[in-house]
Amino acid sequence: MSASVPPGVVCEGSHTEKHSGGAVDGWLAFEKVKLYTNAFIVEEGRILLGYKKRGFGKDLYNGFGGKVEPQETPLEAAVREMQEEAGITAPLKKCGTLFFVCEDIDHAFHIDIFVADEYTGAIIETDEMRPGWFSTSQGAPSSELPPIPYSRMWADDVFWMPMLLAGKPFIGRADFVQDGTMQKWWFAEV
Ligand SMILES: Nc1[nH]c(=O)nc2c1ncn2[C@H]1C[C@H](O)[C@@H](COP(=O)(O)OP(=O)(O)OP(=O)(O)O)O1
Repeated sequence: MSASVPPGVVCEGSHTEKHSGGAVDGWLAFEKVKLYTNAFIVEEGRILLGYKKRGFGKDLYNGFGGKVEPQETPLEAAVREMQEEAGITAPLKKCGTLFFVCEDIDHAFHIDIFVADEYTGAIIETDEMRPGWFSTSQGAPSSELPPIPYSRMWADDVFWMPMLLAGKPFIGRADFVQDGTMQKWWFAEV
């Protein structure tokens, strides 16, 4: 169904709402929007995440990404950030678009999410990220890898990561207050 989507979220086709909630009625206002990327390797029942050692989202696990520079496409930025932060090159494909507003940050985040099922090069730890593999089959006792550490990730990730893992394109928005609490969210399959 194509009912209305939250402000800042762009959806050209139809969508099916999957998750929404929050303690407040309205969405936070925003003026400027900056473009970011976030990229994941998913292969053979495992996903590559990075422990963020510094900057925005420090001490959380996430994909590899950052700002899109003025001369770049989001795909070019995603490939560059994956090389800079994990040392690898991957044939990334876009799988989702997210929009985040944080009360204490002067711009909203438009984040294109990318995924690849292969990569070349050797995964390395960098100044910004400590990469590690996690099992994508939650609760599978046979896996030697730890499960995806949702309690140590951004609070929105648990809503859209299952769509990424299932190969379903997604959109969504989440608003965060100053202490980092997610106060309102909405996610859909497209
Ligand atoms: N709520 C959220 N959930 C999530 O999963 N990822 C988020 C998020 N809010 C931001 N991100 C991601 C997007 C991006 O990959 C990363 C922010 O990028 P960076 O910390 O690298 O930004 P910088 O301003 O340092 O950019 P660069 O200097 O270009 O690396 O955090």
